[in-house]
Amino acid sequence: MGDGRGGGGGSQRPAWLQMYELVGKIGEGTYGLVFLARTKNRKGSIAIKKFKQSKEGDGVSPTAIREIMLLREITHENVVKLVNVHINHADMSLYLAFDYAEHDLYEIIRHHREQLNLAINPYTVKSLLWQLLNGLNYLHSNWIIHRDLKPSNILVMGEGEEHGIVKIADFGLARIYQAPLKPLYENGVVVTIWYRAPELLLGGKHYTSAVDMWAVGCIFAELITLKPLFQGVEVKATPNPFQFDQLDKIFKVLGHPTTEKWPTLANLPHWQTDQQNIQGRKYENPGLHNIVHLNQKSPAFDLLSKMLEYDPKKRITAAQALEHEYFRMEPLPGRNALVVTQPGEKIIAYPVRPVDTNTDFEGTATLQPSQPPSSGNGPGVAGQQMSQRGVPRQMQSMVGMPRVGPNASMAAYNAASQAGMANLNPANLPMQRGTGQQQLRRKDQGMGMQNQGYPQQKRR
Ligand SMILES: Nc1ncnc2c1ncn2[C@@H]1O[C@H](COP(=O)(O)OP(=O)(O)OP(=O)(O)O)[C@@H](O)[C@H]1O
Repeated sequence: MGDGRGGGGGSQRPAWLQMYELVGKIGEGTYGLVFLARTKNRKGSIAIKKFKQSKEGDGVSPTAIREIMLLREITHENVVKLVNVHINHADMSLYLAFDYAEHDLYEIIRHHREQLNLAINPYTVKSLLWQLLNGLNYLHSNWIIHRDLKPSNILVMGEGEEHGIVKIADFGLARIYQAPLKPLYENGVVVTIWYRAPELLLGGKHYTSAVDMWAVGCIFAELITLKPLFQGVEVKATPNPFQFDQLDKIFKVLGHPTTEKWPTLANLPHWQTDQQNIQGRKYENPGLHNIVHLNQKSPAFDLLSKMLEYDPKKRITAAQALEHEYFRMEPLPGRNALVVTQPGEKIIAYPVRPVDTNTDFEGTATLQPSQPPSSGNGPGVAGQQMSQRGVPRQMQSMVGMPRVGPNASMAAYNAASQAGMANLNPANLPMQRGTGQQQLRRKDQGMGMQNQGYPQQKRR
């Protein structure tokens, strides 16, 4: 954690920040801005998330600091690493530095839908999903519920040793987001509710890790169809979780939930109070399989429907999902989700993140003129103007370049992800891809929970 005396920019930066050159802004979320910085030798990159404080806020609460310190202990190959933390006491802003990832599912899906007009290949879909579940299983095993899983915070590493590896971002931040951190409501930030579980939409207060599994189901469907599954009208950020339009979209696809199938439904506040809209309407059920165009008997459809189970108690868990038949049949998931698997298959060059090089930590001042594109593992930065979500961004300098990623073995991947497990035997793991040697690292010792409760992978 920084000493708290440094400013956000200039000479008063904390020591760790001085190791980096700020390149510019790469994103803006509900609670703050995300910046790209790179080490002075330009080899490594980090993403720095700056959270705003409300004017009336009296600083970052001890609870938030405790939460953040816990997040620093989280170490897993499929979870983005929090590498540093700094609180600037001058303006009570909070800086969190994470490993940088070049891609995210939002952009990957959008690239397929808008640029390629081509479905994501089944190997990539399966590998992305498996890794997402693997990271989520680790978080859930450590009692961390994400609560805001969506394609933009499921990151995928760009070229380099970790090419094509999924990293879950924004985990554990939900609790830090409470006052005094300031949501950017006034700035008109729009929040997506498309991945929000029905129990939350109906006002449930005691949510569980099942809310994340609902979001994974929505994301799985979107990876297949390239379209958000339940596209309710997005709302201006509001603390009220009840969104009728979103429920309406869900009921239209999955049919009306019933208290027979979901007994605790009757206890949910909005089920009780909004009888006219929520209980009263009749919904025809067009069937999920018609929307996602999957055979109802296929393992993929079976897994998807178990993720989109209305009753959170019956919804499949991440640990169970990892054991699902879908992951045991060809194509088997792999460590590099973006690698080509079939001879003759086209290598897809996903666009790199655009960087607004005119924005510094304060969000307004001008930085140095545009940066030259970097190479290797770093992001390609060509001084492009930032694009907003939903607005197609320009194809970047690296578009068209072939991707050559390590063709690492899945066994090594599993071992790396699950090192620390008793009786680990990569030979028992089913997913073998390629021949590349992967350095095994002890990855998930975080929070002193050395895989207690972490399921053993009983693989063929
Ligand atoms: N570690 C990272 N490396 C690279 N890009 C990142 C990283 N973390 C976040 N981003 C990107 O920064 C952008 C903003 O992220 P942020 O998490 O602030 O907002 P969001 O997820 O889009 O929305 P919200 O804050 O409402 O959840 C997104 O495009 C996200 O993919």
